[in-house]
Amino acid sequence: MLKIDHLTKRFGGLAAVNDVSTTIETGKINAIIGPNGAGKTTFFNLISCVHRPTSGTITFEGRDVTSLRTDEVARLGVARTFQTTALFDGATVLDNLIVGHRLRTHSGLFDVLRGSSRLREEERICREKARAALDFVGLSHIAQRLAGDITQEERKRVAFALALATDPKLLLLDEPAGGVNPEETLGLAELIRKMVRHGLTVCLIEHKMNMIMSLADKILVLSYGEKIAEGTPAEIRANPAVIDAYLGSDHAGV
Ligand SMILES: Nc1ncnc2c1ncn2[C@@H]1O[C@H](COP(=O)(O)OP(=O)(O)OP(=O)(O)O)[C@@H](O)[C@H]1O
Repeated sequence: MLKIDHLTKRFGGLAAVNDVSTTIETGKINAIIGPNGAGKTTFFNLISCVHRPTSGTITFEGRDVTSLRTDEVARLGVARTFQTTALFDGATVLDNLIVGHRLRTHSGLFDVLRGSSRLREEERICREKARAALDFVGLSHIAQRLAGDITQEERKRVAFALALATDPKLLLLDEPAGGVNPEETLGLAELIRKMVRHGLTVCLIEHKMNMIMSLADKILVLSYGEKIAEGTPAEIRANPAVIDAYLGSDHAGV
């Protein structure tokens, strides 16, 4: 689905991502792990075209997307969530989703001003998609609650719904279980599995090792911007370089 060839991103003298090649496989849960500052977020920013790489290429479904803009790659089917989800806290959960979806659709100012039929049709579609996404992530019961009043775990689900409403093929999740308790983490992991069962491909960054080891089909390990290992959870758990750089001997049996 996504092929990364010799990807490098330098910030001044620092190579945040250094000559990384990998693939993100269709219909799988792909995980990226590594210590703080390893380059995981930068890697996501490159894939979602927030940053241009210093060198290397990114190919999505056979097409070179290295130099596209974020909205262009989003339209091809790459969506992402962020470590923290910015919501309009004074608006309802449903309205946040409708606005989030509207920001990604096509009507220009002219359509808005003359209230065109295209705009009304888009509004209807946005509302429907927002409701469908809320239902999918299990939040229909809080559609009318103010976003400022929902829990951290519900915010994570809203972030998923915002990304899903754009009909992505590849979903990039940045710490999808950050700041939620162990029971909620299990619920979010189940939701990620459900997304894959419905045909999505997932790539996620996460520090919670238990979650990663039970969820991921494939793990890429970054350290100081470089790929130090790649493989199944069992392979990664047993890899001496990974234990050394990241897991530590305490985690070797996780
Ligand atoms: N826009 C930027 N300008 C300069 N340096 C940056 C920029 N973004 C990231 N870096 C640096 O690149 C390196 C990798 O950072 P990055 O945020 O990608 O790591 P990470 O693995 O996501 O870390 P964490 O787990 O803490 O989120 C760090 O040394 C960071 O300071």
